[in-house]
Amino acid sequence: MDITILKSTIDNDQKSIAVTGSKSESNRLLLLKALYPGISIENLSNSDDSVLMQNALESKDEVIDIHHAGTAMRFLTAYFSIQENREVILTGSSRMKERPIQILVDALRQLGADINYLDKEGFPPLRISGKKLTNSKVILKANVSSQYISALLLIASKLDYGLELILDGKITSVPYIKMTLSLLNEIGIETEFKDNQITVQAQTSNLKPQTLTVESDWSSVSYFYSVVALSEVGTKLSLSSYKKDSLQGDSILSEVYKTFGVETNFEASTITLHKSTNANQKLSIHLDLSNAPDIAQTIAVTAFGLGIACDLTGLHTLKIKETDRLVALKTELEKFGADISITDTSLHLKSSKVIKSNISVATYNDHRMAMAFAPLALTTSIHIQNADVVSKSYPQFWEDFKAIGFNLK
Ligand SMILES: O=C(O)C1=C[C@@H](OP(=O)(O)O)[C@@H](O)[C@H](O)C1
Ligand SMILES: C=C(OP(=O)(O)O)C(=O)O
Repeated sequence: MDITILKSTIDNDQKSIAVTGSKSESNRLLLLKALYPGISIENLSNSDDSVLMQNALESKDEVIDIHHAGTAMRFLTAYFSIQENREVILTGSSRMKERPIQILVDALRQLGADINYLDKEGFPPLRISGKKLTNSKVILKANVSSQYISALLLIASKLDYGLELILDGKITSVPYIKMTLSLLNEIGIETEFKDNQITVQAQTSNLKPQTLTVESDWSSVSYFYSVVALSEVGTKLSLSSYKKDSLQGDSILSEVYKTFGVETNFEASTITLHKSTNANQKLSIHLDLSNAPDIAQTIAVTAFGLGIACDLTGLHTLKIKETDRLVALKTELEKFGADISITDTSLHLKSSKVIKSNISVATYNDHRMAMAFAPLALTTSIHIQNADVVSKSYPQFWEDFKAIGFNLK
């Protein structure tokens, strides 16, 4: 399904959007619930990735296909490694077969896991023969993806002696690791994270029955920050359900978007985004996004839409996500007339006044490409190819987008 968004302005009467639960928190809690059935989850994400995660955990099949869901691939590799007497083939989309997993597989093998590559060494699909893992100490590279670390932490309390992780190199996407540890603590598992070492205590008894409520997804809200930033001064949008004290690293949006003239007001569980001032086009933005890689596309497009120069660094994980997001951003922004250059770890956008019209944006099976470019319809009509990719994280995105006043065809 392709979508054309006619040049739009968003309604003046303040709209409210209820975003569903964070897919990152949901996928962690789903795994923990499979290990500790006393857990109940509220405000679970309705994203494809969380539905795939839930189905995979409930499936009795031998072959499990998790499509494009990176966290599900990594977390389930760890999960099935400790399912004794069960053999599973874990596979995914053709892109998933290009997303590296060797660091995690090697770490699990250090613990004693039996995992084999069925195709290319270092990449899915995997044959996992579940067994009791007897070791408790692992050293792994920490600068490629935090998902490998979270995967190990999520199963750690089920190991006889718990887990001691030594993280080698600069740790990337740190808030996601802290999110995993916070959720473990919340359900009653003891952990410690000091310097480059993480320990998780074994949990020998059952945990008490408990209900955890997932905060709504901050990465999803980034597209609305962009909408407000590209709108007239005075524009307001309300979104729920959010916390000031979030586990999600992408909550730095409330700080980052101040530079684009957007203020965030927290009241109970609702945030209201308010375009309070016009961003100064002479401004240039410099951000290290190694702790919040998923909002890089949104920020680059907002800066382009406002004609603001932008240097984004810490983007070393972007090349191995749903697509090579650095190349995808450069290719698509150039169609609009952007002057942009990239390296393997950074993006540099020059300030420009011109935004070309009637561009067709390719989305490369990447939900965030579709959603990050959509707000540009505040400046010109645009066409989004394969717009249904949004369902990976935000199935009702286009309905919500229409509800705030965008004119979709
Ligand atoms: O643990 C998680 O839930 C995630 C970690 C991040 O991945 P990397 O650690 O690979 O950057 C992030 O990009 C992804 O969308 C979700
Ligand atoms: C990178 C992402 O997801 P994953 O790695 O879980 O596929 C994302 O949602 O932006």
